[in-house]
Amino acid sequence: MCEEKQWNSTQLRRYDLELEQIPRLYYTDPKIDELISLNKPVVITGSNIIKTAKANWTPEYLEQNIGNAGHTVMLSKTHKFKYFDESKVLNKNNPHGIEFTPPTRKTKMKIGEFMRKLREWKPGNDRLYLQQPLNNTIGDLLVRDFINFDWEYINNKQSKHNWGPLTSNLILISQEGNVTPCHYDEQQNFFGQAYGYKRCILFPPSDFECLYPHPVYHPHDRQSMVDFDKPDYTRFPRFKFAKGYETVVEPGDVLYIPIYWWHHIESLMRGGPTISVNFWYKVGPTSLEYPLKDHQKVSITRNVEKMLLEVLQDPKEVGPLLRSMVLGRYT
Ligand SMILES: C[C@@H](CC(=O)O)C(=O)C(=O)O
Ligand SMILES: [Zn+2]
Repeated sequence: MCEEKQWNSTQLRRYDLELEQIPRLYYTDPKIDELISLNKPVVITGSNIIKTAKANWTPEYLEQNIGNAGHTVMLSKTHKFKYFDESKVLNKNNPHGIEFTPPTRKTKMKIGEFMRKLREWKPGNDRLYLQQPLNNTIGDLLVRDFINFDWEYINNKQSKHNWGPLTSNLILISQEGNVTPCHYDEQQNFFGQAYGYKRCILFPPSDFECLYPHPVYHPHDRQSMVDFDKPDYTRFPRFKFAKGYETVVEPGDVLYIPIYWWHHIESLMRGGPTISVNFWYKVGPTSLEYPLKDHQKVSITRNVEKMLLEVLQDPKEVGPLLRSMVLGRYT
């Protein structure tokens, strides 16, 4: 029986992209392990992985039970919440950082204030995105829900696929229409959707040349330089060759976002607030088998950039040196 879809395509932002569907598989399907072992995305449906979050985590419940501490809230003047690494920004404590105007502001907000600002939001106000690591500030009922996730299923996947340790779980409460622009993480990710709908667009690590990540030293390291709302095809001509995959995750779904896969995640427009909880795992022990996997090559490019910056000191010297090494010799 196919359930009535709870959203429509007018709630999705429009991009100049060709997108295939990410497979949605019932949690007992053995093809899930096949895809995870190939570092390919898959939506796991019908599981109990985050059953208690799907059952309980409404905005009202979280307002009552997430805990009374100040939670981390990002503020943005636009719908985009492009992540940046504060440790790479020039400031009095970080003379080696670079001049950078952050596109978002991080603040601490109690849940009551956050929810009030969400309810009273008007165009022109800063947009809000609560992004709080699950830690000891979280209320007892949420801890109980978290303990009652299907850890047998989760831990089985972690060990079967040789993932490293679980490093953190982030609780995400997003305003409708918010976008986390395209980026990759250096961790395996089980992305659980508890409330509302999020559209996820993913690209494989092999699309590195089409997505133009900022240089490693930049605060926007790992983030694509391409503005999906208004792509600059002069600066980023290969963006038109990016081959993306998409899905709209619904309450109870868990999307496997493989390590080094690019992902752009948006809360549907006019869909109300959304609530997600992710599971980030360090990469496990990996042997270098040839041919190397695409994500291993991305990891190598990062090490080359870091080493060259270490030696050259001045980022402006990295490009010319690489060009002199490659042009006419390796091209
Ligand atoms: C925070 C999340 C994006 C989002 O849900 O807005 C993400 O990038 C991740 O879980 O790796
Ligand atoms: Zn991410």
